[in-house]
Amino acid sequence: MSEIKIGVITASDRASKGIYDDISGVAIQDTMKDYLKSEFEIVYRCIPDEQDQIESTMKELCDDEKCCLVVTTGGTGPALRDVTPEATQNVCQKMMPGFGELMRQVSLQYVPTAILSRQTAGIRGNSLIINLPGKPKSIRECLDAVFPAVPYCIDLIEGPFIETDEDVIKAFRPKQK
Ligand SMILES: Nc1ncnc2c1ncn2[C@@H]1O[C@H](COP(=O)(O)OP(=O)(O)OP(=O)(O)O)[C@@H](O)[C@H]1O
Ligand SMILES: Nc1nc2c(c(=O)[nH]1)N[C@H]1C(S)=C(S)[C@@H](COP(=O)(O)O)O[C@H]1N2
Repeated sequence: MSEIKIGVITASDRASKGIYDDISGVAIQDTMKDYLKSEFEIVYRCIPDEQDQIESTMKELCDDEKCCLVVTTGGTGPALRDVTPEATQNVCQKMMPGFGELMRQVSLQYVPTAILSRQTAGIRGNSLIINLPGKPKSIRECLDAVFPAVPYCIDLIEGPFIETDEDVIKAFRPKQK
């Protein structure tokens, strides 16, 4: 079993019912395979936009599965059933607003509707949770922007040491004194 576990949660009513294939959840997994040199294991869940279920799945992946990173897709917009940021806020002890700020800023290069995403990030215990929008193409657009800071964030919350493939994405770790 790998020491590094990464959780992927797709919050989508239609993907969870099988009305469409979950392209975004698969895109997160493919992006992790591209980025990481370290061995890792994916723990994947595809669930409806139900806040209780999103919260319990986040807790399961952080507390029981011990994922150091949980990446969600979907449910970040203004629609009535979009509740992923609320679920994230409810399960996290600390919010990390810089992630959402940067992802929205970068996303504006691609779509004027980037401001409609309330995507955020936070810390639950030794896990970092990051929200991404539902659109498949947003996955790489957002992760390319924030991932350089992810390995050091996981160091700081006493998670495993994550090595990236520097030809694909370069992790930034401030030099130790
Ligand atoms: N997980 C996904 N896999 C593939 N396509 C997706 C996914 N999530 C969203 N999309 C696409 O992006 C479009 C806009 O996303 P939207 O936020 O409306 O979907 P959603 O919230 O996942 O859907 P639902 O209303 O079923 O929960 C969708 O109509 C769909 O074409
Ligand atoms: N990078 C990026 N961010 C994006 C988008 C996108 O296509 N690319 N779509 C936007 C749109 S159209 C919406 S409605 C919001 C919320 O999407 P969600 O409800 O599927 O999470 O994300 C926004 N952020």
